[in-house]
Amino acid sequence: MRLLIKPDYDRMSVYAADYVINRINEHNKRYDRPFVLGLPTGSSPIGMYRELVKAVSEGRVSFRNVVTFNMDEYVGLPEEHSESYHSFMHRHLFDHIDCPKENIHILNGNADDLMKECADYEKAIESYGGIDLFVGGIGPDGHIAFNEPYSSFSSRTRIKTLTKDTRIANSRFFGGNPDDVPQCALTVGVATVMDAREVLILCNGHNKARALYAAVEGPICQAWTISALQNHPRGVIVCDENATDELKVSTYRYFKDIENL
Ligand SMILES: N[C@@H]1[C@@H](O)[C@H](O)[C@@H](COP(=O)(O)O)O[C@@H]1O
Repeated sequence: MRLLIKPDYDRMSVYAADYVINRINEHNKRYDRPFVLGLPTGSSPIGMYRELVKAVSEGRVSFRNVVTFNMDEYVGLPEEHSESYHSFMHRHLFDHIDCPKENIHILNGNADDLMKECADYEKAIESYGGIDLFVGGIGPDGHIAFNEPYSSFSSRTRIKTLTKDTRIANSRFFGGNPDDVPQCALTVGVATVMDAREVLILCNGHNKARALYAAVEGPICQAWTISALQNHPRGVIVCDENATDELKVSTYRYFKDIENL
């Protein structure tokens, strides 16, 4: 695992956007098939999306040959609701870039048959040959996508009941009342994320410090599903200084040193 420690949120966001841009551009030089990109929601990736939109407008990258798969979506929240992940993605990214509509995949949390929706999502990912780069965030309890604590590391796309912690954390988008946050979500599984050829996680702010500690220094355990990343051959976390507050000084220095080499 690589850990890149950036001074602040903005520099973390620029780094993440450049990472994605480089991967897309390198891929397009070598292959005709589309680049398959997994994408997150939440406040962590907003700065990265801002930078990606800027890069598209400046001609530094194009999403014409990119296929996207989002990580998750609430169950039962209308797509047009301002806090649905459909709305979020269009507001922050898709409405401002050149990604063909048919290349965008977001789980439908209002499908008649939710189990089929999840199974079809896995098949769609497979039909494109898997995900090249999965970008993600982490919940304060160390969840990746909506894989709450104790989700199986072999889990695939499915319905999850959200924990009280997550509903409290996400209530800031629902007028502050956790009861207004949907109870369930569709989410890619831990194994769906870990099957990606590369995983890039964004982690910022002091409230993520314990999750970052669990991701980097903690044991691999289902209580902190992000810890599965320790077994990934190409797992990268980019964080800001505030998120490092729970790391050992030696761990912090080690990752700083190798970055400077
Ligand atoms: N399902 C999403 C996760 O994918 C995201 O990583 C997490 C952190 O969100 P934020 O970046 O807002 O802290 O929130 C939600 O629970």
